[in-house]
Amino acid sequence: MIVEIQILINWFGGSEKSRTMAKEMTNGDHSSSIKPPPMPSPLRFSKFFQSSMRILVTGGAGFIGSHLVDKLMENEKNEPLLVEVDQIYHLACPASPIFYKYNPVKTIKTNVIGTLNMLGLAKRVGARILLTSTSEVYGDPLIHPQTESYWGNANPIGVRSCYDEGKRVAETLMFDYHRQYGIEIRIARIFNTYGPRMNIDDGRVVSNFICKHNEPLTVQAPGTQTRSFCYVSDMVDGLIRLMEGENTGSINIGNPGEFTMLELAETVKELINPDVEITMVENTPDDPRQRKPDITKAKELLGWEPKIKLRNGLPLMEDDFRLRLGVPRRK
Ligand SMILES: NC(=O)c1ccc[n+]([C@@H]2O[C@H](COP(=O)([O-])OP(=O)(O)OC[C@H]3O[C@@H](n4cnc5c(N)ncnc54)[C@H](O)[C@@H]3O)[C@@H](O)[C@H]2O)c1
Ligand SMILES: O=C(O)[C@H]1O[C@H](OP(=O)(O)OP(=O)(O)OC[C@H]2O[C@@H](n3ccc(=O)[nH]c3=O)[C@H](O)[C@@H]2O)[C@H](O)[C@@H](O)[C@@H]1O
Repeated sequence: MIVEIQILINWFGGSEKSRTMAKEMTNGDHSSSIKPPPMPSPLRFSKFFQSSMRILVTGGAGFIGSHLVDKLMENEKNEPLLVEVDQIYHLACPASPIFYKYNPVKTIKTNVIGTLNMLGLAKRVGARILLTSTSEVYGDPLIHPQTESYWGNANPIGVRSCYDEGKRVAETLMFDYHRQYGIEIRIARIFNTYGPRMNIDDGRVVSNFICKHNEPLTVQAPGTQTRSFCYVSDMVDGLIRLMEGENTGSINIGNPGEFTMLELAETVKELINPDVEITMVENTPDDPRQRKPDITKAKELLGWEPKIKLRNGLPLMEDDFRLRLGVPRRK
């Protein structure tokens, strides 16, 4: 939408040529102001564009616009979004457990249909595509730390399945398109990542603990379950190395520093608010009991390892949350 609006603004707000034209028209000199139509982009003459029309509809998600788009799309076999790209980072997916469980059908549709759509696009334009998969493909893992060769222990019919099985299918689709059509794929298995710009109400554990300045930190029972937290700049570095490198993955990208949720709460208390209470609350079904990436492959194949320790990353996230919540740092 934003792109569409900007195109419209440029269209009317104007190039030098359109300003000249507008000036000529206000002078009333209509006959001399008629110019030949502008040359279309050279892409217009490519084989692909000759067989399909590019149409911009603003307000296409609205009432009349949506019907208009349906009609215009009736005879189209291509993706509704015609983009020409060389690389696709496919991140779109509800990621926080409270949100992905809230609308599980949407979550699995996003993982399956969304990934198919992006693979279709990659196939049409010959782009390389990177999927952000997850450590949740290992389910409640029975080996520790998790290596990429481990096939996992996921419940196929549980409340988390829309996400973990969804990502497993997304990985399958990636490899099938790779084998069948030669699409260049990259798959990152991301482990718990935190940092500035997480939604304040995201619901995942680190943001929950940091945003609760005066309320107790709610550790879900038993509190001995573990996670390994990766700072976002390390994660982004790993994703770009994977995209630019020669290995398809699937590959673990995460920080092997492992903490129980009680240890995380104690660390947040120590670094952010020594007066805060820690309380134990009920957990949700199928919560993985342990999680720690083996990153041998990432080190060897990508030359990557995380740099930022949890104790150094938490204050950076705290700064961002304080700014957004308008809560000053404690004296
Ligand atoms: N942050 C982590 O710890 C973590 C760990 C493992 C995997 N991942 C994966 O990384 C990706 C990004 O995670 P994040 O933490 O930035 O999550 P996020 O929730 O902050 O961002 C997800 C984005 O996807 C968009 N989205 C969701 N469904 C969509 C749909 N159907 N169509 C278009 N867009 C849609 C959302 O609007 C949002 O902008 C996700 O694929 C997630 O599964 C994240
Ligand atoms: O890294 C991953 O692969 C996955 O991690 C997360 O899954 P999860 O680790 O369960 O995320 P959280 O909701 O942050 O929970 C982590 C742990 O903290 C606990 N928790 C959560 C929230 C809270 O307020 N208190 C609390 O103790 C949970 O019980 C759980 O054991 C998300 O599902 C995904 O973003 C991601 O794919």
